[in-house]
Amino acid sequence: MRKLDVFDTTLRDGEQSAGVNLHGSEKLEIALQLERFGVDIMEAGFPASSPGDFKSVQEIANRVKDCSVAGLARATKADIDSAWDALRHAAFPRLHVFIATSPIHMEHKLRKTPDQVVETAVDCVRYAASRFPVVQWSAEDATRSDWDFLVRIITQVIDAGAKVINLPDTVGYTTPSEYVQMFEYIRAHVPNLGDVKLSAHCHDDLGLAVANSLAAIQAGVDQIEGTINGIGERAGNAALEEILVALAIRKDTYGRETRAQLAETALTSKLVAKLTGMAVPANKAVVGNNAFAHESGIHQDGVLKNSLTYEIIRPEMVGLHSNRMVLGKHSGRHAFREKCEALNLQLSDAQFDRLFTEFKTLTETKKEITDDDILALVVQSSTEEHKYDLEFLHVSYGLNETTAAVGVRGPNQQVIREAATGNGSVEAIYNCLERVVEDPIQLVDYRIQSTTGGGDALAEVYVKVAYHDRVVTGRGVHSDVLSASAKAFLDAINRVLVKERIDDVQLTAASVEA
Ligand SMILES: CC(=O)SCCNC(=O)CCNC(=O)[C@H](O)C(C)(C)COP(=O)(O)OP(=O)(O)OC[C@H]1O[C@@H](n2cnc3c(N)ncnc32)[C@H](O)[C@@H]1OP(=O)(O)O
Ligand SMILES: CC(C)C(=O)C(=O)O
Ligand SMILES: [Mg+2]
Repeated sequence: MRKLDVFDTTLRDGEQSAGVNLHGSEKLEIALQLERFGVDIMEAGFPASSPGDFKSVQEIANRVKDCSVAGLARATKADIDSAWDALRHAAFPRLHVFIATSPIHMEHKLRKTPDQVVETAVDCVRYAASRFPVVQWSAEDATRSDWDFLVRIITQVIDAGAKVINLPDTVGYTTPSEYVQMFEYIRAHVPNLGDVKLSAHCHDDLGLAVANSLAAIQAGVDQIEGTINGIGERAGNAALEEILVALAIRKDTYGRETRAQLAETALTSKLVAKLTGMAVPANKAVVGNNAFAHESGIHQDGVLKNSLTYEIIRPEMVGLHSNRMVLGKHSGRHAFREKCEALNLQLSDAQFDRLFTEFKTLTETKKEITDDDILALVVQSSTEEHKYDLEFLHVSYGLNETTAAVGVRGPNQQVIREAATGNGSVEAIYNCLERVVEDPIQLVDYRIQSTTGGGDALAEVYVKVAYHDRVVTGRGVHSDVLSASAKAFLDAINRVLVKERIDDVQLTAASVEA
């Protein structure tokens, strides 16, 4: 079967999602999981965009050994130099340099003539190819570009040294048949394609990102780009896990193989959801909480008689093992270890001990612990720098006024106690927390979802807050929804504080260098 390269851009295009702000250690954690997931190339960031991004691309390039690490650059020598400085020690460094080719972008954004765009692209690719072993060139807004202009510029950047040509549907405008025709046109008219790889990169503005990506695969592209959970600029990118599972389930149609370890899918998705604070909708294909739930009688009857009646994807394929052994209050370390192994969790002894303790605590409030619960605990217990941690919470509900009292362990390990009222329980809690951190916080968005069905399911709360001139997301998980709400709020605040500390260190370093 012909191989398809998987290019993950969760850490670059995915991080461009409004409100998402990952710090270096979170990016590294995701990068290491993407390596286990088996992507061929991960785009770790845009080194020239900020000192923080430069540092995290550099860290990822130094740590990831089993796949190529790419950095994005505009068509400028300064951006390319910055990417080379960040990536030079990567096992397989790749530069991803782009310039827009559509009339609207060239005229109004770049303010360049088509000839100037060709000249800039060629100069930059030639310059980049003198450093990087692999240069990928992207025609931004390719799907709204003139196809003959694409043929002309692609021919010249290939002559200048580009090894991969990516034709993105930057604004999610194309349709499956049109995207296929565009790739066919390029293949038929670019004379020097040779063994240069063609790549597709789709956005979801019309809800077509995955369909367009699969169409491009049928049109024979060599590389597919996307993000975990489909996060990204505006409506997001193509969801990689959906594309990969479609390729596996419909081998008959697509006939392509990848290196992806699909059994890592659920964990990768949960990690990205947790660290970005972007909740996965329950009905989302492959990784939504309801993706394997059968609700109605006729479906349940069919599944009981033969699961293939209504289940085209086996949960095991994406790392959700069906519960042959029920874990609960009376389970011991052996059963728990077996479950962790079945879920493909690679845990050190210390991580296993911590997870087992958290599991036991959870069994005090929840009768049956599901795979999803364990995965939620895994991503919850990964290393985090916390300034504020919830110690206790009391809520006294009243019809027009609710009172909350919270205890939060602060930066100096002292427990700060505050009480406040509000129109509802969540508002009362958030008013307390605002007092704890002694700064105004504005709640921009608040969402609850449960990790699994059932009355004792874990609650996952996602919030978006404005704090210290930043808008950030936070996530909290607990068997009680109000505790999850408080944890989500504190998670968002911790993210701002960690980011500010990193920025401060960078500013100090910059002033020392200056
Ligand atoms: C389709 C995509 O996803 S592209 C990637 C988008 N990602 C991002 O933009 C995230 C990171 N971006 C940033 O941090 C900032 O935009 C920076 C650091 C890159 C640039 O910041 P600034 O120098 O302040 O410029 P600003 O963002 O306001 O404008 C972009 C400039 O880059 C130019 N530009 C845009 N694309 C390209 C390109 N591919 N090659 C060369 N120049 C480009 C624009 O024309 C504009 O130039 P101008 O200042 O001469 O008008
Ligand atoms: C940088 C490019 C490839 C991009 O993300 C897009 O065009 O959507
Ligand atoms: Mg994009």
